[in-house]
Amino acid sequence: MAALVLFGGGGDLAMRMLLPSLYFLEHDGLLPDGLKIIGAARSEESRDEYVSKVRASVESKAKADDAWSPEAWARMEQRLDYLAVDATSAESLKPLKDKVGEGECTSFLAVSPSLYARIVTAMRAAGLAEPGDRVVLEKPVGRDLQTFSEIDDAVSDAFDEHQVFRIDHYLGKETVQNLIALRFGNTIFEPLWNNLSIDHVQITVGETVGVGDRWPYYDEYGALKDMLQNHMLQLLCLVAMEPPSDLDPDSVRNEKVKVLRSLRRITPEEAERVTVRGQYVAGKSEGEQVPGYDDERGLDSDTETFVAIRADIDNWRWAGVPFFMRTGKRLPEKRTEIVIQFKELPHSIFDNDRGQVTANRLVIELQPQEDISLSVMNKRPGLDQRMQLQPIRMSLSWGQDDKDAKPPRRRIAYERLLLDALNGDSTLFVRRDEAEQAWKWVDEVSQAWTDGNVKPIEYKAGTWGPGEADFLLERTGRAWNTKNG
Ligand SMILES: NC(=O)C1=CN([C@@H]2O[C@H](COP(=O)(O)OP(=O)(O)OC[C@H]3O[C@@H](n4cnc5c(N)ncnc54)[C@H](OP(=O)(O)O)[C@@H]3O)[C@@H](O)[C@H]2O)C=CC1
Ligand SMILES: O=C1O[C@H](COP(=O)(O)O)[C@@H](O)[C@H](O)[C@H]1O
Repeated sequence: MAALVLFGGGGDLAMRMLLPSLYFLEHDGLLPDGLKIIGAARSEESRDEYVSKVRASVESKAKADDAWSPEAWARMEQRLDYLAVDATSAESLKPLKDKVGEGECTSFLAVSPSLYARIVTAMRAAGLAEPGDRVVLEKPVGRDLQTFSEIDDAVSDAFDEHQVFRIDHYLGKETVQNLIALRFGNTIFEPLWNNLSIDHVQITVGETVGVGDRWPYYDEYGALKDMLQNHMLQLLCLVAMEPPSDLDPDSVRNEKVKVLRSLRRITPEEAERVTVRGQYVAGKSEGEQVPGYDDERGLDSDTETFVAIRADIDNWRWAGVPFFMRTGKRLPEKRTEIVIQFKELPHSIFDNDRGQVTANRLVIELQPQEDISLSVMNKRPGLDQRMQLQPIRMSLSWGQDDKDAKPPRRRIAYERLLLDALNGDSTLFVRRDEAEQAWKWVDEVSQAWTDGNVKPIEYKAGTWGPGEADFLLERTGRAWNTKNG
């Protein structure tokens, strides 16, 4: 019988994301038969206590999504177990190995990354890193290439690469996978997907939340390492990669690594021109007055809560096509999108008084809505003597045929990822060399900031970051996409 061990099974990630995801999979009949789910953390508590904590968390989430089923919960409850362990000690893990038994074991490390190296070493000694076993690692693995490598060396002493599943939860988002379908399941986009037709690409991950009491973690990372090193570079890779020969995990990941290797280095001389660091100060967010980052932190800090970067990919397909990325806390909207901006018409046959002709734009929206839309120019209906033009937005989203149908439940990204990890499919997980390349590029940016003494520029909470982020595009004759295109 197979087992899924959740180290840190009582923590925030497990209770808010992992266990509800497992419930939803159970609800939909997707969990493998006989799979045991074992929470493992140091707190001394009984199985019953653990199960009732899990139920409280799962039930409220499932009810909010109209997916609570006592039968599904009864099946999930049967699978659940708990054991108090110190996961860094092989001795302490032996009873866990007995509970797991001889079946395949997938261990999810939902604990502080500072424990990863010690935990995998203890797992190996306790027999929890056998050839059929797997380990799932949450981000952030390390703070830079060196610390990443130190942790990952310990991981690779215990597990072969095909047994290691490094999570980037953005890869579990439905629209991110849909991007793969859009690019490689259609013939019409690929001939245009290059520097002949595309002017530039924008990737925005805007959040309205502040850092709040997460600052002890955040202050060590900042927006560059918390968001850009992983989620945003993964999105960039999926937009920019060459078509893989198949959907085999290594075929996809080989292509992503090639993109990361082609990213132009950002030197200290370039840093001020192609990057913007920002930090929010007090302002209004979603109608409420909110404190600045330094006020939350209680001390002055040089950590950026906003970053905007122009990245260039030095290969044949993308030569001359800048990729602009921006992310930040306390921005005006929770909005995650990828914008593919096509080039202007080479020559317009329409005078300006017929309506402004705007270049085509493909917007892949991940949050708050999931949607893919293409803006195209269209004739305004009517009998005007002089034909008038207008841009229209064509939605390419799934499930839109029947407008009255209830949209499918929006899945938690971890549902897809947990299922794939249990099935041993690592396509949507990050391979070691991908993470290394991403760290290498980001480390250089970070070093360039240090060498060039580039400090965060203040921006008011509730705004789109420092004005310099707008200037990053404006000086190239471009502008960030706004909500309504
Ligand atoms: N929370 C979130 O939304 C997200 C979290 N993450 C990552 O997930 C990981 C966990 O985060 P989060 O859930 O927030 O953290 P928490 O602090 O809420 O939970 C950590 C868990 O680890 C357990 N733990 C600590 N030491 C040990 C040990 N030696 N042996 C066994 N269990 C131990 C703790 O329980 P006890 O004290 O009982 O041992 C607790 O259950 C981190 O890597 C974080 O960066 C990533 C993305 C989002
Ligand atoms: O990994 C992280 O992601 C969240 C944003 O995730 P999303 O799915 O809500 O877009 C971010 O808030 C957090 O700082 C970061 O660690």
